[in-house]
Amino acid sequence: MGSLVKEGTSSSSMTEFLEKCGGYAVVDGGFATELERHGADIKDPLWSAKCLITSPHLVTKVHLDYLESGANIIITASYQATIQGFVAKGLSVGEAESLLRRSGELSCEAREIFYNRCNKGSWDFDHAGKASRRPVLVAASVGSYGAYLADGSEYSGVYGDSVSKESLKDFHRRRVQILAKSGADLIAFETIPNKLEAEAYVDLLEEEGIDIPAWFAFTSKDGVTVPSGESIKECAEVADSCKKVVAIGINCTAPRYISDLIISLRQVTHKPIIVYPNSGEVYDGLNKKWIKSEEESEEDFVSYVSRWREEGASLFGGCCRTTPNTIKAIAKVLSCESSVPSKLKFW
Ligand code: MET
Ligand SMILES: [Zn+2]
Repeated sequence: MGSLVKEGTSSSSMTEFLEKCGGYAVVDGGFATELERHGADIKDPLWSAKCLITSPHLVTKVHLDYLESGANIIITASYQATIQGFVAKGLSVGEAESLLRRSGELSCEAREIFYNRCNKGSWDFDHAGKASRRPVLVAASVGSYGAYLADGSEYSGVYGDSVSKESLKDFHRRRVQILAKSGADLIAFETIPNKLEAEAYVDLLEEEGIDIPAWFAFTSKDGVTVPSGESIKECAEVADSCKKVVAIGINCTAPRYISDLIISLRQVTHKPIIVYPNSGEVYDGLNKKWIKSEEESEEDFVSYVSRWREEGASLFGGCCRTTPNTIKAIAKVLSCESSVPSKLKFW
C-alpha cells in the first residue's frame, strides 16, 4: 500500500514517494472519458460523479484499467462530486457526504484488488531483479467551483463579482474535510482557473487542519497564464507558500503548452512538478462536447514526455480524452529512460 506520511505534510513526503517509484511517477488518465467508453451516460451536471450513484462498479473498473496500465497514482471520481450538486439532484446532505466518502473508498478498494491479483504488473523489479510492490497512491479529486457550475467556467476562470475567497472556502470546506478522511493519501485540486481559488484552497488546508497533503494543478490556454489571465507564476507562488502542498503543476491543458509552463513553474518552486495534459482537443462547455484538434494526436502527446522530464517535471499522466493506452505509453517511455541518469531526476 502506498501512503504519504500524514504528519510530514511537506514536499519531502512526495520526494520520498518519487524515489520509491524510481524518480518519477505515472498518474492515471482521463477518468470521465474512460467511464464513457464503458457505456456510462455522464451528460449531467454531476458529470463523472454521477457514476458514484448509478454505476460504482464502472468506477472500480476504470481505476483497475489505469492500475493495469502502469499508474502509480489513481484519482478519485469526485471531480464534480459536491454536496451542493448532489442535493440539487434530490439527495440528502447525509447521502451526499456518504457518496464523497465512497469515492475515496472505491479507489482504495481498487488498489487492494490490484495488489491481491498478484500479477506481474503490480510488482516492480530493480536492476538486481529484486521485486517490490508497485507504490500506488490515491488522490482525492476536488474540481474547481467552475466545474460545479458545469458551464465550462473552469476554462474561463471568470466567476463574477459575487464570488469571493470566503464564498469559495464556504463552497469547498465540507467536501475537502470529508475527502481528507475518505482513505485517500492526498488531495488533488484540479483544473484551477484563477488565483483566488488557489488562495481559498491554501486557507482551507491551513485553517481546517487537513491532515493529508495536496497537489495543485492549474489549467492554461496559452502556456503563460491561467484562464483568468493571471500568470501561472503568481498562481504557483500561492501554492508554493503552503507547506501542505507537495506538488504543483498543470492538468487538462493542451500538450503543446506544457513545456513553457514547466519552465515557468521551475522558476518559482522547488516542489515536484506534476503534468497531466488533455489530448489537445477543446471543450465546448455549453454543448458538453470535445472538439477535435487538427494540431495534436495521441502520438504527439507521448513524444513530449521525455522533454517534460528534462525540463523538471516528475509526475506524468493524462487528463480528458486520454486513455489507458496513453498511460501505458507514458509508463513505457519513462521506464525505458529510468536506466539513463537524468540531471533532474530528483527534486
Ligand atoms: C476537466 S478535468 C477532469 C479531471 C478528472 N480527474 C477526470 O479525469 O475526469
Ligand atoms: Zn480534464
